[in-house]
Amino acid sequence: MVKTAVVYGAGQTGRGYVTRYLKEKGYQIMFIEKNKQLIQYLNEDGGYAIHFYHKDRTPVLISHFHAYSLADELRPLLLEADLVITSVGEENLHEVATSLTKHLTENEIPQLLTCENGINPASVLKRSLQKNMATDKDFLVSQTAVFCSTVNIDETRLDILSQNETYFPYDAEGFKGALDFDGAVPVTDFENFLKRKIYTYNCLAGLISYLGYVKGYRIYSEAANDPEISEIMELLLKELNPALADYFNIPLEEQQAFSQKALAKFKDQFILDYVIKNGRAARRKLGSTERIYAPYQILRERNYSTEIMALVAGAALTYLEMIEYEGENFDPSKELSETLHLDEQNDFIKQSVAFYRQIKNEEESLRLLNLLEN
Ligand SMILES: NC(=O)C1=CN([C@@H]2O[C@H](COP(=O)(O)OP(=O)(O)OC[C@H]3O[C@@H](n4cnc5c(N)ncnc54)[C@H](O)[C@@H]3O)[C@@H](O)[C@H]2O)C=CC1
Ligand SMILES: O=P(O)(O)OC[C@H]1O[C@](O)(CO)[C@@H](O)[C@@H]1O
Repeated sequence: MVKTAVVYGAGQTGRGYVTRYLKEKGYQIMFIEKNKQLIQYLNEDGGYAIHFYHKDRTPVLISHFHAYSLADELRPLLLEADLVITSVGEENLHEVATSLTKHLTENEIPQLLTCENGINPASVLKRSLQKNMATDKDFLVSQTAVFCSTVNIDETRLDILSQNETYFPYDAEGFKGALDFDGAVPVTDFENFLKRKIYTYNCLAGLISYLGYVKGYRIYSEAANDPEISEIMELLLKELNPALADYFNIPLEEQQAFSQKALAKFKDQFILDYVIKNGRAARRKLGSTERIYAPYQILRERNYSTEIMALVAGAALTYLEMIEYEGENFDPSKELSETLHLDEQNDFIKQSVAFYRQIKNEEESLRLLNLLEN
């Protein structure tokens, strides 16, 4: 019998990453999307292609799907689903929970699988469902860690450019049975696994995107290859690698290899990606469990230098102000204090805001390395 998968979020990852695993296993694919134009394109075109950066794989053609809006009658579709996947951004998972709650009862919630960055997006979705349904039921919510970069091909309506990534780790504790995807690898203690990805790989990605943004870069790999940004990454890794090896209780060489792999990927000029895209949802990324503040704390607790992480936070505040607040009514101390639930006099906040002000004052003549003391 044909299995059905519902994908919340038909964006870059939902449309360009998740679906190729589903296609390989013959799933019937259904999208639930918020963006009306995307729904229209999906239903009018009925198909699109996923291309691969290094031309190392034949493009995958996805067709025979239908896209629904959140306002549609989704109950029959959700009741039939063998698997419901989300790829909407962790900050939007509560809306997915609201949609599921609207159409299903607690005993009808199917197997869920999040494809989001975050240290435990599955638990974010699960807690949201439990809150909505006023229950402590242990819903089946699994999660993956997405190591694959995927971008829209802007010259087309739906086509996608992606990495030929075939490794699909998933949270074994949130999954009933085994995930049937090619490349699926069950992992236990998934929060720890995701933390390591977020504090290494996404920490570097945050550094590249926010420092790249304040230096005026548009293309992500160009920012990653900027001599100053490269040097700052090397300086950071000298201390972050041993700090994370200690925090995760793993051999230093293993941690060094993990961060070098991320660095090599981010510097690969064939992997076309954008600074603005990688910086998005800056408020989420400035959060206490995320890629800037958590590594800052891990470094600080081990008496390593923390100023690079504060510099990245200062640059992220600049991004947040200009891109997400469009330059208006922005109070960086208040913003960080509310995001981190810390007093405005906290060291991290004072240091980050000082970097934010220096970045704004220096603008064109900005020399990042000159801002660092040590
Ligand atoms: N694009 C990439 O290279 C990578 C993305 N990710 C993760 O994948 C997730 C999605 O990211 P992208 O695909 O890049 O973003 P995207 O912005 O391209 O796609 C997200 C889609 O979700 C839709 N959406 C938002 N809220 C929704 C809701 N409540 N119901 C239905 N649809 C909703 C949006 O309209 C959008 O089309 C994020 O959690 C991100 O961290 C992780 C690693 C790589
Ligand atoms: O929503 P986020 O956290 O920026 O996640 C998307 C990004 O994650 C990455 O995998 C690495 O940071 C990028 O390739 C991608 O743009």
